[in-house]
Amino acid sequence: MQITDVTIRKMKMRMKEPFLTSFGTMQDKQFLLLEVHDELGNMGWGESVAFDAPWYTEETVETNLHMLRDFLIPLLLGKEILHPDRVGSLFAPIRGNNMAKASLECAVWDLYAKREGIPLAEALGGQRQRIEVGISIGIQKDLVDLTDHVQRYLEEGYKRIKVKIKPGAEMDILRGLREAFPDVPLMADANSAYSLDDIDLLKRLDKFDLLMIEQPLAHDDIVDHAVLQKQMKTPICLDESIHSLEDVRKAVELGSTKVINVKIGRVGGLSEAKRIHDYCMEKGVPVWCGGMLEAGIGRAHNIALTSLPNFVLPGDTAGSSRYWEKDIIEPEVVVEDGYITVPTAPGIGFTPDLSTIEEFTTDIWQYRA
Ligand SMILES: O=C(O)CCC(=O)c1ccccc1C(=O)O
Ligand SMILES: [Mg+2]
Repeated sequence: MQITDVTIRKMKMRMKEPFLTSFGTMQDKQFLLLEVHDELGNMGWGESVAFDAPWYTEETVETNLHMLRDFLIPLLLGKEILHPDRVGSLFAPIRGNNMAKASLECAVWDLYAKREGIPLAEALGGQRQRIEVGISIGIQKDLVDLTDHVQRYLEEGYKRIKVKIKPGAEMDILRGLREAFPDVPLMADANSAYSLDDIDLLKRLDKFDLLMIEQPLAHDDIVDHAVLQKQMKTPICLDESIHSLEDVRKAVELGSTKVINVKIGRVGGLSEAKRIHDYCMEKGVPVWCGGMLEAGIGRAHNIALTSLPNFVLPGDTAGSSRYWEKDIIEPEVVVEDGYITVPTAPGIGFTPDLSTIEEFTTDIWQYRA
């Protein structure tokens, strides 16, 4: 297949509630949408998960625009591509910038699956008809607010609760939640807010019987995490530190992590995400699919990936209504009893809602081979 046309749309969508972490607050979400066409008139869609500021990784909406327009789209347009797995090698001359690469690669995967007339989940080797989902809750103003949120999401059926923690607030948050919900599958995400100086504090979290603790130490560390894991019972799950299968291999070999949070954008696309999945399955390391507060297109790619067999833990892919008044796909993503049904229509299996997309588009760029 040949990619003949690429459209980039810059989007701005307001989330229902601000999302707070140890590194910042987000409410007005800006992101890029990618639309690709082939020589037969098929279409594919991708979503960049880079935020407008570089607090999660160094990539931003603007750096993604620069990479896409000046490097990645020129490398892709007009090339004969046998399979989406080959897109990575076209991008090999460009270092890093995984979220920019993934946005385009995911669009090619969607297009490829549509061209083959099969669901994206099937094209990736997915087998599940429905996926189990959890929810990630940002830092709230107080424990009462947090408990209310947890209660509401449990009532909606979410299978696992993840809460954000930060230094000084972790004990009260986790003690409070454990008192209110003694048996709920619970985990904490620190978003790199601690260091080995906090090792005694972190060890005290073992008593809360957490499913895992996500990324307690530096965003670029795998060595200190191995030191911490040796002294902590709670399994460590790496998020920010993982950009590739090579990172996963090193972290698993060092003993820095017992679980992997796979984010398609962070690892540069679906092909690398699948390689990480396959490696972890062979090593007996469970994986789950992380989230980046995606709109419907990114959410659809996450659902397809989560249908692979080693996604054995509920991920962060919540329903559209948890984030948006109105999502940009038809139908929206719906959670029932803690499950999302994997769509069976070709490609991502959800239809981009063009009028809603237009409503939230602030800029548009088009490229042709
Ligand atoms: O609901 C979601 O999409 C996941 C929310 C989440 O935890 C998150 C959101 C933004 C940036 C980083 C993270 C994270 O997993 O660390
Ligand atoms: Mg995280």
